[in-house]
Amino acid sequence: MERKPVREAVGMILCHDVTQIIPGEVKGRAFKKGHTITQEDIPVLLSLGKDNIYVWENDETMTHENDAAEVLREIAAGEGLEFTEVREGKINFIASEDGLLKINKEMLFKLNCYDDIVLTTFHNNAPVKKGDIVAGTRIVPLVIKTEKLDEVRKNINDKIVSIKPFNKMKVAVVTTGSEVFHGRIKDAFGPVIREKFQEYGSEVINQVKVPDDEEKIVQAVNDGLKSEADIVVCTGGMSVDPDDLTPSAIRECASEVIKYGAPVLPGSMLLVAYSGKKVILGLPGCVMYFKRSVFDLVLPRILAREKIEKMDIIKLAHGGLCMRCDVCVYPKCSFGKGE
Ligand SMILES: Nc1nc2c(c(=O)[nH]1)N[C@H]1C(S)=C(S)[C@@H](COP(=O)(O)OP(=O)(O)OC[C@H]3O[C@@H](n4cnc5c(N)ncnc54)[C@H](O)[C@@H]3O)O[C@H]1N2
Ligand code: MOO
Repeated sequence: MERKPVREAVGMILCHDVTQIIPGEVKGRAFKKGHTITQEDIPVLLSLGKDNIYVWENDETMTHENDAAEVLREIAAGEGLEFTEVREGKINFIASEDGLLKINKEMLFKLNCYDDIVLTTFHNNAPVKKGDIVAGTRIVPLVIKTEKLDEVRKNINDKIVSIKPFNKMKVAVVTTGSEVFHGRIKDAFGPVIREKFQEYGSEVINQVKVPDDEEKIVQAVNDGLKSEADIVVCTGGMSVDPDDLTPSAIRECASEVIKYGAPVLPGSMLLVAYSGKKVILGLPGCVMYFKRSVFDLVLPRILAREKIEKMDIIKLAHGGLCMRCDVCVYPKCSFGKGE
């Protein structure tokens, strides 16, 4: 910071607000901290009684907060984003499409290790909608050493924030349960699944009902796998009753069972498996009953074509407890965000 005669300050950056007071009429900010002084500003500043001001010299060695924010945007922003105009040194990252938010946490923390630099984000793996704010970046002081920004550019060599778009997938549903098959009760699970997939632009193309008979469940799952469906979803019979045959039927059809059981409530009896690239899900009854459950945590990742691994499910343990809020605002809450 340097004290300068106003007449010599063109092109330099004001380090403090300049207040204008006209008694009985105006009291307000005439110039804002961070403003780059122009030729036209000189008479105005002089009329406000400012013969000298504190400035940063706008030279190559220092970068102004607005320019620094642009540099940080370039360093951190990957696919699927648009940006607000830089304002008061800050840029917000906005989702340019519906998709899965990906945050490279290692790089995020590395970037924030630099004093004076801030990049803050919404959670990794959150489903986001076009137009959502997903991150914000700025430097803390008004200016930063240019060589520091150059060093950041060199050391942060992976994008930090990006969005993977949701794919439109086709879904086959296998509804198990003799009570539903024989019409003793009306199917309430199918409509819930239909709606959840619709929320992400995917579509249930087929639903079959089968009784609690393992061979029939296996047949129905295999039919689903042979169809054009990308995902086969099984409901009913996921827990421990003698009639709960769905997990063993899925095992028989799958080339790989990722995990049966998830550290999430509601949703602990989830099963995730694959047959080649096709996904097989066994959904516990709570998915039908509760507004949000483990299904809402794995579905966005599946629709973004991420392969779910065992550790992905295990990591849900931290933050996998739904707080059953009076008004559900998922995904803008802690559920599934602890990883
Ligand atoms: N001893 C244990 N019991 C239970 C456990 C456990 O760990 N140990 N887990 C509980 C949890 S958590 C859940 S969730 C449920 C899982 O239940 P299932 O997925 O096996 O569901 P069902 O037993 O087949 O059905 C439960 C209930 O829902 C009705 N249902 C099922 N499908 C439909 C449908 N398509 N439409 C309408 N209603 C349906 C069914 O008739 C039952 O009333 O297990 C706990 N138990
Ligand atoms: O799968 Mo139950 O899954 O936690 O209510």
